Amino acid sequence: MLEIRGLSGGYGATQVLQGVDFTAPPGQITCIMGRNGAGKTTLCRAIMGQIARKAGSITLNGTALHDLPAHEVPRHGIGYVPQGRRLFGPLSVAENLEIGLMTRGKGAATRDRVLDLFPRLRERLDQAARTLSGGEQQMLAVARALCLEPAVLILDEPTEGLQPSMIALIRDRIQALKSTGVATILVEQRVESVLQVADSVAFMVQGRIVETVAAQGLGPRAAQFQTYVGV
Ligand SMILES: Nc1ncnc2c1ncn2[C@@H]1O[C@H](COP(=O)(O)OP(=O)(O)OP(=O)(O)O)[C@@H](O)[C@H]1O
Repeated sequence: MLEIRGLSGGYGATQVLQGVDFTAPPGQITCIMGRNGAGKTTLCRAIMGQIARKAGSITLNGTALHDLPAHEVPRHGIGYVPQGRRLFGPLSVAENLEIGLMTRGKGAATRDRVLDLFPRLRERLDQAARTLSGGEQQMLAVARALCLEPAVLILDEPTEGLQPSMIALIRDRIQALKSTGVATILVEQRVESVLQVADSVAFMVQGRIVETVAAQGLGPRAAQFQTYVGV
């Protein structure tokens, strides 16, 4: 279980996170929704040790992550797919996956399991990442994170800018991962996607999680969407 308690921090003098309380249970998809600028990406980056922390704690199964240097966080099994699919463009698909595998000392068995989820990548192992289509690049970004065999997988708007069939595919794969016990944190703005995959939704307003709702309690016309997301 990933647990965040009273987390505050930001960029220099700009305090973005204002006492965030948040949990991501294993085997569940926890969506984070909120208006532009609410602090969703900052929260993801804070988990990854990339944001100056003023107060609060981040723990994974009781182990403190909040004092780790950023490069150590993935080694503790936290996979992160940031917005904008940052890959090593000149490197091949295989080399990008290798970077994920090496981070936690994983090998061929892990790589095979990941490629089974994304057969399209198996056909393109020698291709430079930057020459993949947008959807394929996103598959690679997710696949690389999965090469860590993560306990927690953080996906920041993974289907942004993709065509509907690719959105459906990525969504399907995210759902398939639940059975592996991974705790997925999904920043997602599309209500339709959230209603399809979420186990719970945490709504963020001005640097705080103001309400967390189990998915069964949400419908397309849920008041929270209008109030907190403006859709
Ligand atoms: N590197 C940075 N330096 C200073 N301020 C930043 C930086 N990155 C983000 N911010 C500010 O932090 C606030 C929260 O930004 P963040 O990207 O976390 O919001 P968000 O909820 O993910 O928004 P969006 O839905 O638009 O992606 C914004 O006011 C933003 O301007």
